[in-house]
Amino acid sequence: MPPRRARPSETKYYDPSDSEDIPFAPPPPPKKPRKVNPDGRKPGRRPKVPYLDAEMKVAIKAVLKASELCQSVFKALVTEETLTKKDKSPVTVADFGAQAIVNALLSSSFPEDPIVGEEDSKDLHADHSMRDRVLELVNSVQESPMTADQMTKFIDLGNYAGGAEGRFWTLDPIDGTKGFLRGEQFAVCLALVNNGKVELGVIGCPNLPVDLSKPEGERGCLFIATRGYGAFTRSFASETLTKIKTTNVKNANETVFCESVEAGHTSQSESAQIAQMLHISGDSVRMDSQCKYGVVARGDAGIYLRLPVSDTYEEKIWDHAGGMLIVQEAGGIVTDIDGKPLDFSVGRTLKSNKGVVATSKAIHEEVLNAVRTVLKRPFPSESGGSEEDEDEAEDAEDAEEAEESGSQSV
Ligand SMILES: Nc1ncnc2c1ncn2[C@@H]1O[C@H](COP(=O)(O)O)[C@@H](O)[C@H]1OP(=O)(O)O
Ligand SMILES: [Mg+2]
Repeated sequence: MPPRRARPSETKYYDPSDSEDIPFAPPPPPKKPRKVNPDGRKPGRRPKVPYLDAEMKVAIKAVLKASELCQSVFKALVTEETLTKKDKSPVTVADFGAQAIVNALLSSSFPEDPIVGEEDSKDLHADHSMRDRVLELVNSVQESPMTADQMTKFIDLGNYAGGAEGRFWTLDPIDGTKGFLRGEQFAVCLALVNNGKVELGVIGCPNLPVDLSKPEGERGCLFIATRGYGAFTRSFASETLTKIKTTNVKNANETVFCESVEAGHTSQSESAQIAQMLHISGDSVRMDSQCKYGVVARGDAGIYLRLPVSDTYEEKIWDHAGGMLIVQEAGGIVTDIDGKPLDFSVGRTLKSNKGVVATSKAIHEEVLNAVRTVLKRPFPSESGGSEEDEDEAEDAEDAEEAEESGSQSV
């Protein structure tokens, strides 16, 4: 039945002075005009268009090609014999080859950008048979072949000193050489730093299972992040990007931690004490290379600890730049063992920092306090400093923006 229409005598005409029975809602105050930029975004926010899109595409292509080269070196050169003889030549060949490929691609797309790379070609000048093996491999994955001279020049583009000004790339052609030789985890790691801040990170992990719970399943993962726009993963085989987030556990004992396989790269005895203090019962996940940052970023583990084993070792920027950004953009926090942000503005090493504590956001303070206790580092009140400095606040704001900005296509 249609609703009954009010008869004229029933219709109430509203006069505010007339009766208290009739509810009167004052009109809302006029809205303040929202400040927006011409393209509609709030002031201070980055445009919701792909940021560093061209750089990201080139970085992905370079990392995939270099990963392909490393995989073919492994198949062709890593044998029982090289392993028993502890022959490092396969890794040398792959290291140089991967750096030549990445630098060639970067310099053709961004000729003005300097590169901080791990390798230089000195050793190749002294060993022509090694140089020719590298050249053959490089040309097997290159569209247009290069000469030996061109290849060594591309490798040496990686000798930039880094620093606080301007933009530069930083490259680790094979991070985790020991893992590479064992047929386990290694990574090709590329990042773009601008005025001391990491803006883009792309890490290729050829041996990392797409799903860690299915170690026999598909392998080969890329991790990609641009500052302020979130972190993503995709498999080597498919271009579909999936947004990744760190774990949302509230307590450290609800997650696992990962660390280096090599006891010479991190203090495994101290990490065991920290795990005990945090009531983490399971074994640590030991894995080589920046794959550890990827595993934390996608929530497989909640914690990555890198605890100094030597007073003099300075971490290298190419060992952390991409991974740090990927974890931050996935919602995590990355500091050194004193809670300081990693400082990429001081040259080729992280000389202002000691070690790394990378975790999901909610548990960072808990983990850091355990690290400080076990390693006997000063707590902020003792050192007089504040844990949250300006940089960290800015990074947190960027991560929030990433949360809002949703996905990005490549
Ligand atoms: N004493 C050390 N402390 C921390 N990291 C180190 C140390 N010596 C070498 N490394 C670096 O650790 C990285 C591998 O880390 P992981 O153990 O996580 O796979 C390599 O880049 C390696 O550098 P290098 O390539 O110069 O040997
Ligand atoms: Mg490395």
